[in-house]
Amino acid sequence: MAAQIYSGEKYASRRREISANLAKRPEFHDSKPLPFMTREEKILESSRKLTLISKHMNEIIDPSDKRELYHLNCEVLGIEGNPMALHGDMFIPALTAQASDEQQEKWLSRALRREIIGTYAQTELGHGTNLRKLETIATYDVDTQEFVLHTPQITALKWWPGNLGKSSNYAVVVALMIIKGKNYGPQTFMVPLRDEKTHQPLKGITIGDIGPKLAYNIVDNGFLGFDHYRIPRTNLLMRHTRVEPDGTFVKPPHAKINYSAMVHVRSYMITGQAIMLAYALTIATRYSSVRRQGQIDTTQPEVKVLEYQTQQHRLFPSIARAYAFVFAGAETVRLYERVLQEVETGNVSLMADLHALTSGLKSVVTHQTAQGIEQARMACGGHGYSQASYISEIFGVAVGGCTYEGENLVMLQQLARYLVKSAGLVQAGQSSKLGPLVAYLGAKSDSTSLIDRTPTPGFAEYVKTFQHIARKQTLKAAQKLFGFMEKGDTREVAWNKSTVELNRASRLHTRLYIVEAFVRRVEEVADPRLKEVLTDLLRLHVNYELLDVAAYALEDGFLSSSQLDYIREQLYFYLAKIRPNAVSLVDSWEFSDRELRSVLGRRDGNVYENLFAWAKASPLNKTDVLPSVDKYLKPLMESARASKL
Ligand SMILES: CCCCCCCCCC/C=C\CCC/C=C/C(=O)SCCNC(=O)CCNC(=O)[C@H](O)C(C)(C)COP(=O)(O)OP(=O)(O)OC[C@H]1O[C@@H](n2cnc3c(N)ncnc32)[C@H](O)[C@@H]1OP(=O)(O)O
Ligand SMILES: Cc1cc2nc3c(=O)[nH]c(=O)nc-3n(C[C@H](O)[C@H](O)[C@H](O)COP(=O)(O)OP(=O)(O)OC[C@H]3O[C@@H](n4cnc5c(N)ncnc54)[C@H](O)[C@@H]3O)c2cc1C
Repeated sequence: MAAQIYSGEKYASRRREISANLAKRPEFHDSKPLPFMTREEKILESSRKLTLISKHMNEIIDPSDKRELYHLNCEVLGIEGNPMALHGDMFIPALTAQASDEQQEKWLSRALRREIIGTYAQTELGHGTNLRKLETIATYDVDTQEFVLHTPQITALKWWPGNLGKSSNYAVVVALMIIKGKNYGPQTFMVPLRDEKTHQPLKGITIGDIGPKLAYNIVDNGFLGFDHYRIPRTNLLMRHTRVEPDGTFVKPPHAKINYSAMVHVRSYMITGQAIMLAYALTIATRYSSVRRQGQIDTTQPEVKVLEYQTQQHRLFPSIARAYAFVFAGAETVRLYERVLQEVETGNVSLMADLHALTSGLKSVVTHQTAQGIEQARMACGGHGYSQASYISEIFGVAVGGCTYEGENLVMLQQLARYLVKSAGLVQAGQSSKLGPLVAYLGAKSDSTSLIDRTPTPGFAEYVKTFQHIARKQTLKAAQKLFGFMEKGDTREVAWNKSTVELNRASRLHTRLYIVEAFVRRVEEVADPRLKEVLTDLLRLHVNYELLDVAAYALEDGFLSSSQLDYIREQLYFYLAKIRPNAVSLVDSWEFSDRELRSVLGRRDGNVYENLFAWAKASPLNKTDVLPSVDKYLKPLMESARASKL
């Protein structure tokens, strides 16, 4: 099953080898539990381990393999980030996609050797979503052939970029490019921030950390201001865009080609989110198979809480989602790598499809992942609330994904633009022009679903039902938009009046895509035993997801209430059928205890002993009487007693 999750036996077994290798190297392990460390201690500890990784990487992984590097990072550094997180996640991808060959020779090679540390500085105090209104400006000075970077007011300060505050000495900075008074929109520049020897900020640079956050606190998200800071013309990233010495602007083959580092993260983060969801579910499912509380049959002993239908309903649909997300994530990574290659040859035709797909997936997956992790925390009762479970940290890191790389409700609108265009083609009788991701919009719907009406062993009837719902909502929302415009609203005003409905269409389209990705993968499985278990999980998934959106199919009679009853019964049937495999389904992700960092979710299942040892190790328990008690509480009690006398 691990080979299914990790897209092949080769990587699944490499993960095992890497974990086994690390198990023998205590210097790579956390020196104490992360929740017992201050932020400063965590950053120091993470930097120590990062240095070890850099030194010994070649002995443990193939450094050219992104997945092996990711696994090494998960095991050693963990999810709370590290001082070079953005270096790998965005700085290198930005240089790879946007720097010319000559620039790559100069900077990418140094970045890959870790001679320099970089980040991606785009968001500002005043603007993150609306990139066209960024306020940092890069004005071209023809005489010196330099760009002058400047922060004209406080809202123009770069704010949020990861590892900007303290760790990075370079950044790919996004600024509005002004040449001879003309605004050429957001462009990307390679900018030195700190002296390479002393690490002191360079003259003209104001820089620092933005302070503690909900989670992800090993990362020094930072602020950055420029005071008429000059960089050479050749620091504009020039793979696709160019500015000649005389200030002539050479347009890229696609207007949004500079957004590639964001698309990179959106494509990869689907897998990252699936893994974090699977972390929380591994912890909660293992714990639920140890925790005994209450009885189902009063003549029998107390049961494991995993026997309760409510507990199964709380956890198993999310287990199915984690599998669905990892399968969909593998597809987005393949598409991203393909688009990257095609763009190299000048073919930008798939950029819009990739952007639409990843915008929708990013939004739905992060939202459902956060929901699933929070349910996993609650499934652990009181112990879920303790940082010993580590679920609160996993939640904090994962939920950041709802915001970064484009706020979810904004990114759903990006997909909606694509859907509305497609609906326009359908309306104009040009369905043959629809791309493969939206071809279903042009198909004719049956009048009713055949779920429970016809014996179909596969998933075709479910897929058709999801397609019907997504099609109906897309066409309806587009119609609403067109209707407002026909009545005289500008497109922008009409758009704003339709966005709740448009975003619903985007979610339904994305949920359909996730179901289809799951079906595609299960159909490929050759081993009959694995196929059976995955088919059960997929059955659970389609029934759960369909119930969640059933209102759309009930309102036009596509599904009847008796069909809904059937879907419910199927859901309950598959909850019970999956129960014996539940622990194996989470164990199949093969997370080591080091990687999970959860006292509650350890493989040995010795929950109570482990919790007690953890509590005893708490720094508060080093002494029996705390200084705060000596200083305040004792005098308080003493004076209360004295006043009573
Ligand atoms: C190896 C195994 C697993 C690995 C797992 C790894 C996990 C990694 C996890 C990393 C974890 C933590 C890192 C966190 C780092 C966070 C970083 C950041 O947050 S960086 C900042 C991100 N900021 C944003 O995302 C801003 C969001 N805003 C935008 O993207 C834009 O402003 C947008 C798209 C909302 C609007 O842009 P704009 O105003 O320029 O465009 P329009 O709306 O007018 O659209 C015009 C037209 O262009 C199309 N378009 C837009 N973007 C793109 C694109 N990227 N590609 C292609 N086309 C694009 C848009 O759809 C319109 O098309 P049209 O045909 O006209 O409809
Ligand atoms: C953990 C984390 C890491 C980050 N790392 C980086 C980084 O490395 N580099 C970097 O540059 N940035 C980074 N960011 C910033 C991040 O990309 C932005 O915060 C994000 O894109 C959202 O933008 P915003 O903050 O401007 O939100 P806003 O746009 O201000 O959102 C506020 C509200 O307004 C709504 N809204 C905004 N515009 C519209 C619209 N057009 N239509 C409808 N509703 C709208 C949103 O839906 C939301 O509800 C990070 C953020 C976080 C949380």
